[in-house]
Amino acid sequence: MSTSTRRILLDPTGLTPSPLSPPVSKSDAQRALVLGHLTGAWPLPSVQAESDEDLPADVRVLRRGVEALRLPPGPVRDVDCADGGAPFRILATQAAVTPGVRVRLTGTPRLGERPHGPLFTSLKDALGPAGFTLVEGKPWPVELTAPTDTSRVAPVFRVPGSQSSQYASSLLLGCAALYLRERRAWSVEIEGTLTSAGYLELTVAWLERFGFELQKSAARYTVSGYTPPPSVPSLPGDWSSLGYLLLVAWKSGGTVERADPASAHPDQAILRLIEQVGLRTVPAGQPHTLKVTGRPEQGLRASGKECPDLLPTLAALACVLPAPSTLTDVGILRLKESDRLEGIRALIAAYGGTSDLQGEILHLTPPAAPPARFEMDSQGDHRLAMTAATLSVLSGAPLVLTGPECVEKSFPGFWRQLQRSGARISESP
Ligand SMILES: O=C(O)C1=C[C@@H](OP(=O)(O)O)[C@@H](O)[C@H](O)C1
Ligand SMILES: C=C(OP(=O)(O)O)C(=O)O
Repeated sequence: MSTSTRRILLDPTGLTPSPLSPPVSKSDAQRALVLGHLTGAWPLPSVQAESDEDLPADVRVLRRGVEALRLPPGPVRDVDCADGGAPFRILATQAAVTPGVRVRLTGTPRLGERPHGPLFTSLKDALGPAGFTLVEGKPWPVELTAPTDTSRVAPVFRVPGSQSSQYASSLLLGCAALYLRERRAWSVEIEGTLTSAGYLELTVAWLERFGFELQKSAARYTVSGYTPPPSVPSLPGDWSSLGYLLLVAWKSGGTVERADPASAHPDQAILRLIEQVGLRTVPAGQPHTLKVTGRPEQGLRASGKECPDLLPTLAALACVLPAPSTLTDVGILRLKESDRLEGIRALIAAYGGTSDLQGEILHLTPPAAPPARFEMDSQGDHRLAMTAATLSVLSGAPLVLTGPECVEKSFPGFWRQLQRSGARISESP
């Protein structure tokens, strides 16, 4: 069950063509905030330029965490990471490499349940000999004490690649901090196959934009140089959020702004996947503005290794396609803000479709006709809430959704964008 009991009714009839706009990308903004902090670009102009009501909650969490780390030396600093996996993991490493600080991190029960052990072990193995300590509550708080001098430990973090790419991304951002302080190369060594690899590449892209030099060999990423860039990079719109909006725009005949093709975000894969089913994305006049046309001709196939956060959105699309679809490498979805694999299956069932899980492969079969209406509990998971709403728009079937507020995490303006496209939203008893 969602922790929220608020219920809304989404009536998707009466859509009108409107321009739709995603928020800033939380994954990009988190990386840019850390690098702005490390390189002297603080406050980060491109985050300051966003309106506060549209700023994803996870970006606010990361910003608060960095502000706590920037305070003059003193007592232990408390940072509430709420539901943010990437903010929590990124801040844990940044705390560990900020000389002499003591930080107490807390979060939601669900965040406490998600796997963090490999990151903690990696930090302890590398920095423990210099005096780093990390004490876990049950699960909160997580209290970290950073060493004052790391210059004599071996400059390498070792971490498994399974479960989350965020461990490696967090450690690589830690390498940037350590490089700047010690002027010696620091590395992350990834053991085994890396999941969600595109997000580590996103981290690399941001390090390079901020002027860091990186060396990559096999599974070793090394930060080995830094030259200040000519200007502070700006932030793109969020491709995960664009996934929902492109599908809504297809139905409403509207357009979608801020679709920056230069973004390194893995969820830009939505463009290829939309084309794969037979739809077309076409430029809509203004720069970085698209519309979606055509009729779907077939099912889709997508992998959780490439674009884990798109799989819920794609499951919604799969429900209105003329043939079955396949999602592969779906196990990672169990480790997100909810058990998203179960959430996707619950949504498909609520909509009248069927899903069949064979190991890491989920086969989805749409129903012969949409239901008269359907119900869903977001489980407090922003992507399940936005996916259910997208399916309502795609199918024309009204939705009763429990727990709509969780969209704040990545897309606070989501419900306003849906209203813009003509969907009606009311409280439901
Ligand atoms: O690094 C990041 O910003 C993210 C990495 C991915 O997580 P995993 O690497 O845990 O799959 C993704 O699902 C998450 O939304 C954001
Ligand atoms: C999994 C997600 O985020 P995080 O891991 O940062 O909580 C997400 O936004 O889908």
